[in-house]
Amino acid sequence: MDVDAVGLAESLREEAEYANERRLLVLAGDRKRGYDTLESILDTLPVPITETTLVGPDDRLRCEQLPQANASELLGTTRDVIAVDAHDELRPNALGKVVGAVDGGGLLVLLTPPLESWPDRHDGFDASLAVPPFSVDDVTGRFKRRLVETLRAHRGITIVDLESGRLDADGLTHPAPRMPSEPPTPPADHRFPTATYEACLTADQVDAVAALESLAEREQAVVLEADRGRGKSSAAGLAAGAYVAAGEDVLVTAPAARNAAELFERASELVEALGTDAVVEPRRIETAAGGSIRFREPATAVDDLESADIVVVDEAAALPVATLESLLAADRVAFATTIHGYEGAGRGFSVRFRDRLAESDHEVLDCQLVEPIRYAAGDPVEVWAFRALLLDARPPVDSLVADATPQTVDYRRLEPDDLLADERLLREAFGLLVLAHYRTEPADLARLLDAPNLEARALVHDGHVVSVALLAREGNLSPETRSMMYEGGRVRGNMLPDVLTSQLRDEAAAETAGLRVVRIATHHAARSRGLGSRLLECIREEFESAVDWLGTGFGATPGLLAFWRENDYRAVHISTTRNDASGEYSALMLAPTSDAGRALHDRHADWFVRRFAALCSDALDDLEPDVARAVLRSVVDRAGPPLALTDHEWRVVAGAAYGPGLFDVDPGPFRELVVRYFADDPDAVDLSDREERLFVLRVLQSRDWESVADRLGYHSTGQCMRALGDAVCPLVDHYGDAPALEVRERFAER
Ligand SMILES: CC(=O)SCCNC(=O)CCNC(=O)[C@H](O)C(C)(C)COP(=O)(O)OP(=O)(O)OC[C@H]1O[C@@H](n2cnc3c(N)ncnc32)[C@H](O)[C@@H]1OP(=O)(O)O
Ligand SMILES: Nc1ncnc2c1ncn2[C@@H]1O[C@H](COP(=O)(O)OP(=O)(O)OP(=O)(O)O)[C@@H](O)[C@H]1O
Repeated sequence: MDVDAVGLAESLREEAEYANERRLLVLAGDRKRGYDTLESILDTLPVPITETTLVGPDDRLRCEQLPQANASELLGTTRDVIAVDAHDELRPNALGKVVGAVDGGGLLVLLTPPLESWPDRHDGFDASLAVPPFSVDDVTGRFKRRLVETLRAHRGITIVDLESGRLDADGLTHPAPRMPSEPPTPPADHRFPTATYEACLTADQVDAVAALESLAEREQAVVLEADRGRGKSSAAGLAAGAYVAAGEDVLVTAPAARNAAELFERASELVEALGTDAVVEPRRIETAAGGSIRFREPATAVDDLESADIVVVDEAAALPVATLESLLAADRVAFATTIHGYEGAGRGFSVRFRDRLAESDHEVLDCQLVEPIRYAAGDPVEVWAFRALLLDARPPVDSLVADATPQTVDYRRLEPDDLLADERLLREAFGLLVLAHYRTEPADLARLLDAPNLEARALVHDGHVVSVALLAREGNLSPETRSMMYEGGRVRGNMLPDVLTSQLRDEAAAETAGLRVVRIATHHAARSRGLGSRLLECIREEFESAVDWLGTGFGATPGLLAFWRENDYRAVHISTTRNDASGEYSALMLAPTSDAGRALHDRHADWFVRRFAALCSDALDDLEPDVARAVLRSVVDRAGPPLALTDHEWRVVAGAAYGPGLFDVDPGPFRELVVRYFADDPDAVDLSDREERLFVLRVLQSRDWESVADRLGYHSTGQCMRALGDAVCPLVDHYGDAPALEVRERFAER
């Protein structure tokens, strides 16, 4: 080989150290050659093997090894060298997670096939994009082509072509010397010992530590937000160290113990600097003053909150929203989280959890850390990663779309080739999806560009994206695939047909062809003007003759259910478990566009109405009453056949409403009546929100009188019981048949 890859890696490393930046080395070509070269490099570089990680399928080097699927383990950690073996596959999410973990002065190494042919090779990740009825041959290579172009175009990236022995780019940037920065100064007044602040590396970190002082008060939540490597975990660690030295008990949680490693390191350094008498272990610190810092996995931490004075949640973006909510039971709690979270850590925190935090009893103190610590500002590898994975994609600035209305916008197909050719369009569309959706991740960029089953559509105002939707073709599956699903087999994509077939036991469901709206978002500066509805209308016009139904599935909230209902989508199912990332139950909705689609919708709507009450007293017994009301309201027009209450059941119901009867003796007929009320024309009977919530909590979810009375603000269980009877009266008036009305008359005469 002509090029001296080892010498080059040494120069890269030297330059990286000098500038406190990272460098990226691409070893392109035969896999074995790539590993041989990498091994020689690692043998030569003055980097301890303990600080190196190989992210790839096989344990081929002496260092730590992780498969790409487990790349999350590196979130929040710091490594000198990370090598990613991309020969079998490249998962964009894994790349997003590992880039931020490489230390200033460190190297990211990519082992790839020859760059010229890489985009045309189908790898393991591409196979995951081959959603039936499509095959892997239908998957294109645009994401990798774009990735290769960015590798070639960006500074700080060396590309060695192992086949030709050629150096495609040397990656050296010859940085000018930087002025050493002044150490930050402690705030004028502070509660923590001065050493806590002396250990800080930036002014932002000082501010973050100062913010954490407020946890000495009651009912306080502090949120530290930053991009990767800005020192938020370390700030939390320094504060934890100060608290433990003062004898407080600090409970630390994170997705895994390793994610909290930096936190413990800073805490133990501070405990030592303060000369505190303490026992220090990797996941536990105990001081003679009676303080402790303990790590607990999130599931255990939730049960252990009572025993702690202060709770610190590290890498909060990577935790399910439901877990974050449970952690709010702690009075004094700090969350350290990434701003975008989109690099694969998840956006549940910012898109969903923020609202819950604001509604909680905690006073919330926010603190952002901007200045990088792990590596210098302007680090070329961060710049590259942001661009290659669109980590910093943003929707257009507000002023560009502020005047958009359904009349000013054009409907536009976002063809993958157009998106590749127009970086601004791509950034705007993708930025809108990232900002609005907690689930959008780097893999979605690859899906958008390469997946054969996906389409994107937008409304543009003056050429700027103001509303965007990601659509997936579903159904139209072969009899073999359908029976495989019916018998419990897994199928990729096809979310709606899959649930309708495998869970709801409808073998014919996947025969019809549909289009699922996977995500939809309107620019925040232009919401509630009918743009989202206009986009759905355009999509319907474009696709209605080609499919049997349009559909959607999303974390159910009353507002979103109203949005879809207004656009003629009808609920047919609600998931029986909460979504990990959003903490919500998912609603599935259909808008039929053909007779076959209508038949599919109608039978599922009828089944849904029939099973809803039983679900509510079982898997959905904790469904928020307002979501339950909105879901049933979204079934619309599927009230089903006439109510089948027996004469005696009518007497029981009317007796409880108008006479001395009791709901408790026979809740069944009340349930049927209440479900009918919700699923029927909303103008038929007029009840208050509180009465409807009472129906959900007591009649459908079978909560006991005491807790219902308490939750809905009734003075006593007696008052709550009378309120239920009163609420049932108009239902008896509207739906009751002769025996019910007889009961009513009899008591009315008294
Ligand atoms: C499959 C999925 O993608 S579901 C997730 C939908 N997307 C999101 O949640 C991302 C953030 N939200 C958004 O981008 C927008 O609010 C959208 C896409 C939901 C709606 O787009 P808009 O352009 O505002 O829609 P449009 O103006 O046609 O309809 C708005 C109506 O929908 C309802 N609505 C939509 N979202 C909400 C909400 N979060 N809370 C209350 N009502 C809501 C309301 O009835 C609202 O009317 P109002 O403002 O007069 O009360
Ligand atoms: N005060 C400090 N003293 C010593 N090292 C620090 C300090 N603050 C940060 N660092 C170092 O900088 C790097 C990034 O810090 P830290 O892990 O706290 O940042 P982060 O914002 O939590 O990063 P991530 O998003 O990757 O979790 C780590 O290597 C850490 O050791």
